[in-house]
Amino acid sequence: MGSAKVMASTRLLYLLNAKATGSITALHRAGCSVCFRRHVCSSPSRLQSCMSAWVIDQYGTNEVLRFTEEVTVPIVSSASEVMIKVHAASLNPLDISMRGGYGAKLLKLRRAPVSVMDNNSEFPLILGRDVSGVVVECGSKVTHFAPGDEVWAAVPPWKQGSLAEFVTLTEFEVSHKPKSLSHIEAASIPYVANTALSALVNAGGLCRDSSSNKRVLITGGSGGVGTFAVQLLKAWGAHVTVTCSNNAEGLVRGLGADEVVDYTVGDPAEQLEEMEKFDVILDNVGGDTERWAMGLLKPWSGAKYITLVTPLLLNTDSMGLLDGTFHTGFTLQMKAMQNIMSRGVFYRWGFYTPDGPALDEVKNLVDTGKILPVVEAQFPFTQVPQAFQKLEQGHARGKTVVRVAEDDDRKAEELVQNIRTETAESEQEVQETVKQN
Ligand SMILES: NC(=O)C1=CN([C@@H]2O[C@H](COP(=O)(O)OP(=O)(O)OC[C@H]3O[C@@H](n4cnc5c(N)ncnc54)[C@H](OP(=O)(O)O)[C@@H]3O)[C@@H](O)[C@H]2O)C=CC1
Repeated sequence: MGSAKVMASTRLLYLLNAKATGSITALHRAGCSVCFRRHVCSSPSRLQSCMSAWVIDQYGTNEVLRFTEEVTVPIVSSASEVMIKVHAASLNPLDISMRGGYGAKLLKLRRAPVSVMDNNSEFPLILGRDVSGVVVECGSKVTHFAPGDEVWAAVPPWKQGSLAEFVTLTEFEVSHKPKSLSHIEAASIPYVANTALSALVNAGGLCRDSSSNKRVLITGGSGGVGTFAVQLLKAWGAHVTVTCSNNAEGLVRGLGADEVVDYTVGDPAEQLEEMEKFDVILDNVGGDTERWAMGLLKPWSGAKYITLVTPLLLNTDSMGLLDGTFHTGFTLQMKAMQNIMSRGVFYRWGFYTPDGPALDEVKNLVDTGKILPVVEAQFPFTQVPQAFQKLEQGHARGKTVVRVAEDDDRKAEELVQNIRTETAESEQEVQETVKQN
């Protein structure tokens, strides 16, 4: 065997050992999955192995995305953290916005000091908010997870993302993956689920036991958040009306929507005004929708309008942290006051909130068939820029997923096959030599 093959087979042994024992040390020794070498990054305190990831070194368009094998592995650094080997990740509109610098000022405040480089820069920054994968290492106080567990999670935007071989999160942000889903399917759900749950429960006051007699309108029901929210609300027994394009009607009806309004034909507000008024509106579209949607709520009933399209991060980016936060808070208060005083309805903003236990509830709904993953497109890890391009075209019908670990798995399989072939050839050679002699 040549030296490259010896290294490759050694890596395979380490990988198998890592799989069997869950030891990150073995994984570190296995080294880079692409070239099988063990890269070593310089670090003031320790030598750390590196991993493959898609990073950005500056904000901009798709050209700023860069593949590298030299990102430091995000090792477990606190007792409550779990390190996850990423099998699949998915993209959200936030990834496109963050690639362009959206939220940079506010998010930087929340970034952990270890992820901010010496020059106080957030770069190289890893995007990707959803992960489905396998736990490889746990902090000493982690109680709910162990190495080898299959998990899913939504990575908060102030942490390094999931377009990488490994991601490290606190155990409170992680949940056991539904057994009925593949990693690719599972990666399509966590971020939109945490967002929809936070908006509908915290801002909308809905829950499993209080939704059965509620009329809910979801605008933009065909996208990532919408396709999840429709199914969640139907599982909770609500009556769900959705706005979407004509060619998405079949999709949202298939997910359980009771009534569908095609916003591309005529004025959606006029069509919705013909219907009974709503208890809750979840607005995934924003802009002009906000103007007409308030009038669709049941007046003086405590009905709630929640929009996910908020100006908070845009304002802090453009006006600075202090002015941006003040201006945003003032705008929200004014709108809330106007609506409660003139119509008796609540005006609220919804935000993604990291919440592992909330995903546990979603897991049960998935495993009982009440929520299905809606994967519109899949891309291999080598084609992350193409996945961003797809998302940027808009008109999402569910989620776009990136298969992160498959190359590693495929390479390991190829390696095993090569070693088997080589061993068989060597044995044959030996037998022939014995025969000849
Ligand atoms: N505040 C927060 O924490 C969060 C905010 N968000 C925001 O929520 C919004 C929705 O997110 P997500 O579902 O992931 O986005 P997607 O891009 O997945 O989906 C948007 C959907 O809306 C449809 N759409 C576009 N215009 C209209 C319209 N006028 N009426 C009805 N449907 C329309 C699109 O299809 P088509 O154009 O073909 O009709 C598409 O299916 C985004 O703006 C996102 O940034 C998301 C998560 C967290």
